[in-house]
Parts: sequence; C-alpha cells; structure tokens
Amino acid sequence: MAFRPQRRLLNPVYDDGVSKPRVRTASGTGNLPNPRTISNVIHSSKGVPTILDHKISLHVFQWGQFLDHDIISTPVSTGVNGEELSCCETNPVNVNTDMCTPIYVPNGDGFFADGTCMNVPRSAPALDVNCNTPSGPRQQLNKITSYIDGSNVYGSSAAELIKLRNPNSPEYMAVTDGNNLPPNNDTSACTLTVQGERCSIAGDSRVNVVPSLGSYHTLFVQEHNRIVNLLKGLGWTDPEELFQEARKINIAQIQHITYNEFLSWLLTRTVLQQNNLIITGSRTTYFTGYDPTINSDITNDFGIAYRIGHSWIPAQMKLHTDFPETSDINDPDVKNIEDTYLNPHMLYMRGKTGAPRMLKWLTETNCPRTDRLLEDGARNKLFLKNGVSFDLAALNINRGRDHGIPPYWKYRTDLCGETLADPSSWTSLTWHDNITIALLKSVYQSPMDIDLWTGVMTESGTAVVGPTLTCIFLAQFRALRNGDRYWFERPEPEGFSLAKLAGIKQTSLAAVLCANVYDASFVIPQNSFVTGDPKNVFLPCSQIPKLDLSPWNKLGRRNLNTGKDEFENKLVHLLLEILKEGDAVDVKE
Ligand code: HEM
Ligand SMILES: [Ca+2]
Repeated sequence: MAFRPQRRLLNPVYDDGVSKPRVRTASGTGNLPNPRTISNVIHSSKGVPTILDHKISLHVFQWGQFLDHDIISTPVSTGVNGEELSCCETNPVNVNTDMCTPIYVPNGDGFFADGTCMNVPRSAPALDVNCNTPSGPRQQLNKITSYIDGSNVYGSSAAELIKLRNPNSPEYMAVTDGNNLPPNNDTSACTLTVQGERCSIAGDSRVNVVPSLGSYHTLFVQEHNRIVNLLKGLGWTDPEELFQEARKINIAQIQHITYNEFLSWLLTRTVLQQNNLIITGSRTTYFTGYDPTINSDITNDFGIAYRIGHSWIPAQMKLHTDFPETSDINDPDVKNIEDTYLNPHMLYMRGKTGAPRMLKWLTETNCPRTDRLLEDGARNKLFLKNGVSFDLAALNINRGRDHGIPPYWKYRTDLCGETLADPSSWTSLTWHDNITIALLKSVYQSPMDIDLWTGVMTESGTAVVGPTLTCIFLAQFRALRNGDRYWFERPEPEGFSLAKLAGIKQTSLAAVLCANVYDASFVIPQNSFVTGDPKNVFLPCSQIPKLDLSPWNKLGRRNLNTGKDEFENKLVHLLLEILKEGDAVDVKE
C-alpha cells in the first residue's frame, strides 16, 4: 500500500526532540557544518578525472535508480493547491521551519554566487487518520509501495494503473509512437526541445528525470507486452488473465534480477549467503522464509543511505551509435548530464530510437566507481535551468537532518552492534582511510557529528560498500523479501508452481535486453552488471538462458510453437529438470 509512513531503524534525533531538523553538534556548542560546505570538502570531484569502475557497467547505476523508484518516494511539503513552496527568505530567521529547510550557500563557494539559496521544502510530515499531527516525533511518508512489485511500471494504485494500460487491448501496457511511453498531458512535467516530443507517464512520477531512466521504464513496459504475446502463443486468451499473469511474471523477473545479479554484486554472494538472501538454483524447493509478522515498509534511514547510488551518476548521457553510422553534428549522440535532466529529447533522437540506443550504451559503458565523489553535473548542476541549479550531495545531507536521521556513528553502535571505546575520538573511525579522516576532521567538529549519508559514502572496506551500509542494506532487503506475501519464490497462488519458478529463474538482465533490444547474434556479457570479470562469459543473445514460459502452456495436446505432442513436451521438460537438478548449486533455506 502506498502513502504509509516510513519505518525507522533508529529513533530520530530532532533538534527539539520531535520535529525541528537536526542542526546542533554533539557537543552542544555551535551548529553542524553547512551541507554545501561538507559537499565541497568531501564530495567534490573538482579537478579529479572521473574514476571508472572497470568491473561494472552503467546498468548498475540505472538498475539502482530504477529499483529506488520501485521502493521509495518521499513527498515534500507543498502549498495548499499543491504549488511549489518558496523557502528562500532574505532573512533566514523568517524561514517557516515546519515546511522549509533551504540551503544558504556560504560566500566564496567557487561555483554558486554569493547569496545563493537552494529552495528546499521539507519532506511532508505523516498525519494520523484524522489528518491531525500525531503525537510523537515527526515521520515521513512513502508515496509508493515499498515492496519490489514493479510499482514503477504498473503504478502504486488501481487509479494509476488504469491510465497506463492500453484501453483498447487491456492485456497490454499502453505505448505511443511505436515503443515509447505514453504521453503526460502535463507538458510542464519536463522540458521539450523539438515539436512532437512528449513528457512521459509511467508507474512512477520521476520517469522523466534522466533519459536513461526513461529507457529502463520503456524496457519493462515492452517486456510486459512481449510476455503477453508469448502467453497468447501458449493458448492464453482472456485479456484480464493475460494482463495479470504477464504482470506477475514481469515483477518476478525484477525481483530475481535484483537479488540474483544486482545485490549479488553490491553485497557479494557470500554476504547474501550468510544472510539467507541467496536465490537458490533449486528446482525442487520453494522459498520458505516468508514471515507474515515482518513489516517490509521502507525505512527512512535506508532511504538516505541508499543514495550512495549518486556516486554512480555518469557525467554524460550517450546513445549507442552503430558502425559506420556517424553522429549528427548539430545534435550529437553525447550530452552532458546537466543538459538531459527532465528532458526526454535523447529518447526521440534518431527517429525515436533513443531508448534502445541508450540501453545499449548502458551495456557498453563502465560505471563511475563507488566512492565519495559526485560528478559536477550532479553536485553543482542538478536540474540546471535558467542559471538555477542544485547540489545533490548537499540535498542528501540536508534531507537526512530534515528527517531527524541520527549521525553515522549511532548506526555503527546501535544498529550494527559495533563497540566503540570512544565515539568522540577520530581514532574510532576504523572503516575510514587516513586521507578521508583528515578531510572529515577539517569540516566536522567531532566524528559524532558526521551525517549518515556522508559517513557511509566515505566508508571503505573489502567489499563494494562499507560495513555500516551493508548492515543497513541487509535489514531492508531482508524485510523486502521475507515480509512479501507475493514474493516470486513462494508457492501458488501468491507465487508460482515449481516448474514455472524454474522457468523464471532462467532470466537475467541480459535476457531481458536480448529479448527487447539486441539481435540474436549480439554478444553480451551473461551478467550485464559485472562486465569486467573474467568468470563472466560473453555469449551471443541466442545462447543466453532466458525466461522459459513453456510451463504456462495452456494448449491441448499440440503446442503451436513446436508442433510437438504436449505429453512428449512434458516428458522432455521433466527430464531436463532432473538433469539440471543434478548440477545445480543448491543452498537449502
Ligand atoms: C541521474 C540520476 C539521478 C538523479 C538526477 C537523482 C536525483 C535525486 C534527487 C533530486 C533526489 C531528492 C533529493 C532531496 O531533495 O532529498 C534523489 C533522491 C534519492 N535518490 Fe537519486 N538520483 C539519481 C540516481 C540515483 C541512483 C543511481 C540511486 C541509487 C542507486 C538513487 C537513490 C536515491 C534515493 C534512495 C533517494 C531518496 C528517494 C526518496 O526518498 O524519495 N538515485 N535523487
Ligand atoms: Ca513498489
């Protein structure tokens, strides 16, 4: 259900105990550093060329954001008619601190002019059922469903979904201009460049933020329609049944890819294994970890910490260009990211083939390294329009304080079980290297003041992300699987039969890309996230294991696809299952 309050891993720390943003230092003397100052000192990539991670592709970046948009969207305060608030008062003491938390840029910034103020409304407070302010500390909302349920594709409510389905053939999701997303009639939802371009609608309202995100939304709408066609070929006819089953399969794929590929890289398979979060290769067992008492709601703390993905934002967006094609010199295939925010133009370029070209570019390009640095296009030029822009790092730090998120060290002790002899000593920062500690020291009065986002962005360790972030992630991703009644590895009717489940477990991001954007002969890394690993083989799309829908066959004795006898098919299927089972690496839950 959408519009539920976010849960918390730790109790909030507000300035007045209940609502005012955290502003004071741990020692009680003076205020915390300005978020823009922290951003300049810790998160600036000025003068540092982007360091790419040669092991991973930009699908890590794009899956990361797409997943974020399935599980969390925090609404902000608005005026009575939903209009944007103006939070930047000339005199900061006049700021309405219930609804506003503007960032006043300190003078001599180097990028923003003296006197610049970033207009930042506070996240809206959750009200009780009578729309009154509840007693106790201020809580924030999630306006989408926390479950990984493809709400970014299908919407978070029946009312949203109806606008996204094809009204004439309701088994399909609506598409426009061939394969683009349906138009948003509100043309202010994005900036349009050329006649004929449209802002899009999708299951999540942030679809227009960057074109690569739009290309992912397109991919999963297309994938829905492709599954519908496959089911039709297997004898499915009822439009509603077709829609619901295709949706269920599409969501199952998203869940599978998230845990089996994305999280397997981010947290490592070993950590997933230790925490019972591995999707087993088993073809004979269901997932039995479902616990109806677990609340899967997104946690506020996770919503701040998962912004680690802002480190993966690339400096530029690009379209794949086929050899010997050349780019249009007046409208090149590569653009700085600040020229692509809330602008779908790239998706409309080259005869509206932008979406598949962008997806191909994501496959063939390395992702920026997971570190504390943000590209200039995100840290100085976020949402640049008419000379006004934002700093995404400063926004993250500021948002954490708006939500009363406790400082970083509290998560180490109170959530992750570390014992710190003296959290006020800089030597307590065991997960930080010396250079980073020196930088933190130059801006924060005490290690007990370090904001959660900055703390986890600067942590190092042996894995991709540091131990505290791993601990926060595990708490969330455990809840998202173990508390989901509709988790795809559960038996029917919520989940699937074992045969169907085995068919779903064949899928991967590569398989979805092969089915929708590449030719059968295209050679793709089998795991399209972790492209630079020698163990990861490259295969032509025709040989990439793919979603196997044969267990969905509703046809009588003859399968129209193969012309084979159904009984014969079943026998072959059973034999294959037995053979596969023999070599499957099976971890019993
Ligand atoms: C070009 C790409 C991206 C842009 C422009 C972008 C921009 C933003 C902005 C403007 C916010 C709200 C900031 C605030 O006022 O608090 C935000 C929130 C967030 N971002 Fe990103 N982001 C991008 C990519 C990513 C990626 C790759 C991830 C994760 C892998 C991510 C995770 C999040 C999360 C978890 C939130 C909090 C969402 C909420 O609570 O509503 N973002 N992002
Ligand atoms: Ca969701």
